[in-house]
Amino acid sequence: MGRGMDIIFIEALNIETTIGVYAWERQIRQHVILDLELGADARKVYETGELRYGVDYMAVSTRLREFVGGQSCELVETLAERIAELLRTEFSIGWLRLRVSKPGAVPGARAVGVLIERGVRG
Ligand SMILES: Nc1nc2c(c(=O)[nH]1)N=C([C@H](O)[C@@H](O)CO)CN2
Repeated sequence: MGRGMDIIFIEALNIETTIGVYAWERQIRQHVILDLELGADARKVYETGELRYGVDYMAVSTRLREFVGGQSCELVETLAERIAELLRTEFSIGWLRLRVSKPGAVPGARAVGVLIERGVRG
């Protein structure tokens, strides 16, 4: 039987950053929540049982905490695009789906944000 693509996921990664279009938002830190699905060819991982052949969700989370924490985007769309670019270049992720949520940004909504998909699903 052929193998489909596996997905490594990271759920509700909470990171503090500077984000927002309004003047008051440029002065404060706010939380964004990241939900990630990362395409992974896990054949070699299953063969060897070695993490170095796979997508290390701890390494990805640590790098994103550092990267997003240092960003100062106005739009959630901009932040999402930058994160996607980092994942593709630094972690060789061929396909990803990423949701960037901004909790409490809109009265009456639990969260708002953007969901993007990049790359080719293998
Ligand atoms: N499509 C978007 N709309 C809005 C954004 C955004 O990043 N993308 N941001 C804001 C404000 O920063 C808002 O979150 C402040 O509460 C408004 N609309």
